[in-house]
Amino acid sequence: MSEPDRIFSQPQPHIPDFTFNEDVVRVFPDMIKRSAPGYPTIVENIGLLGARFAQPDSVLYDLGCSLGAVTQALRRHVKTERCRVIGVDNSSAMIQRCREYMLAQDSMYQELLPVELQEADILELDFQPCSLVAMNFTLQFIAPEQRLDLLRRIRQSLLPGGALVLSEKLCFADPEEHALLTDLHIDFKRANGYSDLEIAQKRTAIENVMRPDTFETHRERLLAAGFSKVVLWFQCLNFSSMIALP
Ligand SMILES: C[S@@+](CC[C@H](N)C(=O)[O-])C[C@H]1O[C@@H](n2cnc3c(N)ncnc32)[C@H](O)[C@@H]1O
Ligand SMILES: O=C(O)C(=O)C[C@]1(C(=O)O)C=C[C@@H](O)C=C1
Repeated sequence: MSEPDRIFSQPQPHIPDFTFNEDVVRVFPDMIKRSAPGYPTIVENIGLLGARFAQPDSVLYDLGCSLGAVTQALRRHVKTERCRVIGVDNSSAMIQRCREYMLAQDSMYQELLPVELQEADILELDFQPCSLVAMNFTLQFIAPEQRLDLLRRIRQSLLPGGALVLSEKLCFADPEEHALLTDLHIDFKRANGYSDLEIAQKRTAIENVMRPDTFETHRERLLAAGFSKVVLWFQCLNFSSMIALP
């Protein structure tokens, strides 16, 4: 089970860039629930979206699967024939622990979709024909100049009638809106037991590796990648999730 996240609780003279290493893996379920407003609702609903968009004989991708929260939701909710889930992450610590979580899920439930986990860079994947692609807070960690090409390749692999579900932390062009939602996100973290020191040190660790876009930037880029429609189906403070249709 997950330990409480105390990674940034002590003052650190030098704060290295955030990585998804073993220390983060140990606390990740606690960290993401206390840091990302709406995360449990988004994960559960991606299961329902999977059930709606899944097509027989196709793949459902969970890109940047971490410990497989979305993969587990898809395996539970999708009943479509001969579908399988492929979870991909380039952190070996994440994938190792994810394998253990999948075995635990297999022992608790029957009739789950088959799953395959790959330790790989999503920028180097050869995508198979797929009916659902979930990227739950992963694109924000991809270098901005590589995002369009990745989305193009996903678009080209999606079957007609499929969907991409893209969840992202947002920034906002309007400075007042940006400041308000950023402050409310800090309130959310504080209410979840993070100290001001933890919040400040996490921000320093993450600012060079996680670069959020505005919703407008996401929308324009998804359209440029060949998607025909972008629907914002969830937003809680500065955390959002979109459905992009081929
Ligand atoms: C915020 S976490 C995703 C959370 C997860 N999707 C969930 O719903 O619990 C981002 C994940 O993306 C992975 N990641 C970042 N860049 C990647 C890349 N180029 N290829 C594969 N995985 C990547 C990280 O290792 C990390 O596990
Ligand atoms: O924006 C922040 O402060 C966050 O902590 C966000 C965020 C994310 O959106 O992925 C960053 C890293 C952790 O994986 C959990 C949450």
